[in-house]
Amino acid sequence: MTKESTYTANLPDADGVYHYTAEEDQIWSELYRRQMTLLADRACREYLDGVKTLGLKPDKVPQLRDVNRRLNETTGFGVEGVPALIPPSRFYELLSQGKFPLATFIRRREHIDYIEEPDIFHEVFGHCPLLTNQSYANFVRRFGEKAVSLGKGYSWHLFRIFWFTVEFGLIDTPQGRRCFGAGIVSSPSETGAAMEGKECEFRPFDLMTVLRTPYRIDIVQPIYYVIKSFAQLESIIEEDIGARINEAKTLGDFPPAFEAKAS
Ligand SMILES: C[C@H](O)[C@H](O)[C@H]1CNc2nc(N)[nH]c(=O)c2N1
Ligand SMILES: N[C@@H](Cc1ccccc1)C(=O)O
Ligand SMILES: [Fe+2]
Repeated sequence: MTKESTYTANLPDADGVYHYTAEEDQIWSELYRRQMTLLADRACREYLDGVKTLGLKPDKVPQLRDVNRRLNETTGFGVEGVPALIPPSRFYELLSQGKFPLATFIRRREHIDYIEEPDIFHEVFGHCPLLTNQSYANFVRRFGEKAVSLGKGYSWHLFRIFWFTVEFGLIDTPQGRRCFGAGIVSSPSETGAAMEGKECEFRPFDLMTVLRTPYRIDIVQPIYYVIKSFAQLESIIEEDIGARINEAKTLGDFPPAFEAKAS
């Protein structure tokens, strides 16, 4: 959890079962129903197909082992329970092993529309449906491998690629612009903001532009990047990312599109 976080880790019992209260199941259920309605014509087809493939249910917070089994059966991906945000090196190591880190606590009602750190609704409802898609799963794993091989000095720039695609990406489809980023689909506020597009900017995905764009994790995004296809996502990995990051460092960051965080 972040320094200011008011959440505590939810650890499994001796049998590997995670426990949630009735109020916590209720939070899951309300969010699940609301988002499925909102996303029906706003999320991309691959995401919506993934919800079905995963077999997510509205009634209660899913168990990590069930999610793990379904992912294993479809793309061979797995999930690993973590308390909250983890160090970048561990995060990338897990991805490179084809394991997606899942924070296992769930948000309280006061944060139902938007929470400043990943909780299990974000992790499972946001990320896991697309991890049943082979090309997306390949991208995530190969991104992890790339990050592990490049090492620490590249970590923050690398995460910008992840941030503006896996977390907050949009995609142009024949039916119009749809969202696929986990941070958009897991937050009712962010879905509204990104799909209405009133106080934000949309830019076509361009690797160098993305590498030079600072972001904040704790606000509704002022800038979203739009990809043309999941094939474009996979093609990023073919580039010499280390060299492109060096170039981005030389060119420097764009001025932030947000106020600096008060400290
Ligand atoms: C830059 C860094 O890799 C990034 O912020 C990581 C850090 N740790 C994380 N830990 C979890 N659980 N989830 C995340 O998305 C991240 N993001
Ligand atoms: N804001 C997201 C959670 C999130 C936090 C930080 C990074 C990414 C996602 C939500 O409300 O669902
Ligand atoms: Fe995430």
